[in-house]
Amino acid sequence: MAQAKYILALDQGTTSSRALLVDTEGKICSVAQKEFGQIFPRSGWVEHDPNEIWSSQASVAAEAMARLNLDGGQIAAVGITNQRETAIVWDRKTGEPIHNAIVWQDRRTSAFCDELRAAGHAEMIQQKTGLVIDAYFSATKVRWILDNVPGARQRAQAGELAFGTVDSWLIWKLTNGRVHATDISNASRTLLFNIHDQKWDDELCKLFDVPRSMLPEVKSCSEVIGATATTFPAANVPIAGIAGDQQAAMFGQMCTEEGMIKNTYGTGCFIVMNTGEKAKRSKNNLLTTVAWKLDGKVTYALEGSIFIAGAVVQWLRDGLGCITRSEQVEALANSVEDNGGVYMVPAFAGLGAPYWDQYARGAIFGITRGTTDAHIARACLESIAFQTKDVLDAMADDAGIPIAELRVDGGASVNDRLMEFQAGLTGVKVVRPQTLETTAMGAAFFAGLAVGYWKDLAEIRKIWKKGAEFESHMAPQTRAELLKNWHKAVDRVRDWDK
Ligand SMILES: Nc1ncnc2c1ncn2[C@@H]1O[C@H](COP(=O)(O)OP(=O)(O)O)[C@@H](O)[C@H]1O
Ligand SMILES: O=P(O)(O)OC[C@H](O)CO
Repeated sequence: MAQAKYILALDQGTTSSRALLVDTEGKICSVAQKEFGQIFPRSGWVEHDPNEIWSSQASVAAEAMARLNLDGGQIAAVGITNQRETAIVWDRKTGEPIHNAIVWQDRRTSAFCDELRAAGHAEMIQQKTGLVIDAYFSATKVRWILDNVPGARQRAQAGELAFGTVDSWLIWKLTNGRVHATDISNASRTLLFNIHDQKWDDELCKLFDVPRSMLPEVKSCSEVIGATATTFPAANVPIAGIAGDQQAAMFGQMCTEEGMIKNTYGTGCFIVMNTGEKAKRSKNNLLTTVAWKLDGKVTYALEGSIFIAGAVVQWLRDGLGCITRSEQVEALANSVEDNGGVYMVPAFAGLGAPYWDQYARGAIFGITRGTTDAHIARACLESIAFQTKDVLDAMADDAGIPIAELRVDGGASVNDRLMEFQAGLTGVKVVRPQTLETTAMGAAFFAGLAVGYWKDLAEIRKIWKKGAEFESHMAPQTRAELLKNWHKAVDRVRDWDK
């Protein structure tokens, strides 16, 4: 039999499914990617077809393997990383979903979240889960499915239905229904999981009306949880790593020491700080979350989740039509000297950290007769850096120490001017690694460690390599002026849609 040579990383994101093959040196030897459908049944609602999530993920895995002409025998392990919070409910017998996946961006349960807050549950929920009450997390989405699909609640109570985040769904499909599991980093995003005693919580299950019997078994991020039982993409390969995509990116960035921070500039921005073995509570509306569990030890993190970041570029392209390809935003924004007094708050889906305002909506301020599409493009890009700055300030305050370095990745981090502006605005050194595939690398590392493909963390640390570094060159007065105007703009959009 051929020797196992690669780790297969499955990266199931919000807009596409990707599969990567990684070798022992950490080199990405093959990549395949497929976009899948975004379903918007009503304003503020976002769904995915779970069967399309699976078929796109399985087909890119097969494609990545076919490119190197591999069979399952040459895959040492599979690592899974995924869009988090997105909720799927399926029938245990048939394996068929009873509703589309309700995506993390979906706001349909906002009113119920208001009720929970008004009833005074916020403190207990934050204390147990580290999270705030928001439609973003899984629990209210599961409750909505059980309340709105005819007969679902009775079937759930009878033990006929299973709930899972996207990792669980993929594991279920890969193992042909043999394993119903998730990992602790994904569990910590559901609002149903106590991050301190590391168990599903009965009081929370009752509050959200989610029967305990629906929930998956919670595993660590790096252990063999089963083997693939489907021939597509390959049978009998150990599934050995699972982590939510932001936690995986943090591991892929090797933010393994307390105080280290990464920011992933994708559709949204997710800024996560390693807080070590302590579940640190935020005074500034950041989330306390599980980074990973490795070798029996839990590492915690503080997270600032920004819902709209690189998505502003997609909006310029698809909504306004002022560019045709994302990368054109750079030339357009750089064609003007500055933002010309234009500020854009991209609260398309409310505002996440540190504001948590589900009723905020997007707006552009400061438009004059001299404003062009270039100023608007520039304001859109700057909004990504402003939102990040707000979260970093909150994080520095929570940590009680100034932040020295920000490791960056994700699609929008290729934009040098944006990274320069980010460094200028924050005064923090921005460091971009050579490989931006940190999410998939994190999943590969977790899987590889579990099967001895890599010996230990020390071996993996050698794989991460710095690519570029951006220092602050912004005058303090310019910074203060920009931030003053940005915060004035944010104040104006608060509660807009209430
Ligand atoms: N040159 C660029 N400047 C700024 N943003 C960009 C650029 N190129 C791509 N993007 C943005 O990066 C995002 C894609 O990043 P990616 O990490 O693949 O996102 P996700 O994993 O959330 O789907 C898109 O929102 C896109 O608009
Ligand atoms: O799929 P991404 O990369 O946009 O990440 C989504 C996050 O996990 C949502 O919490």
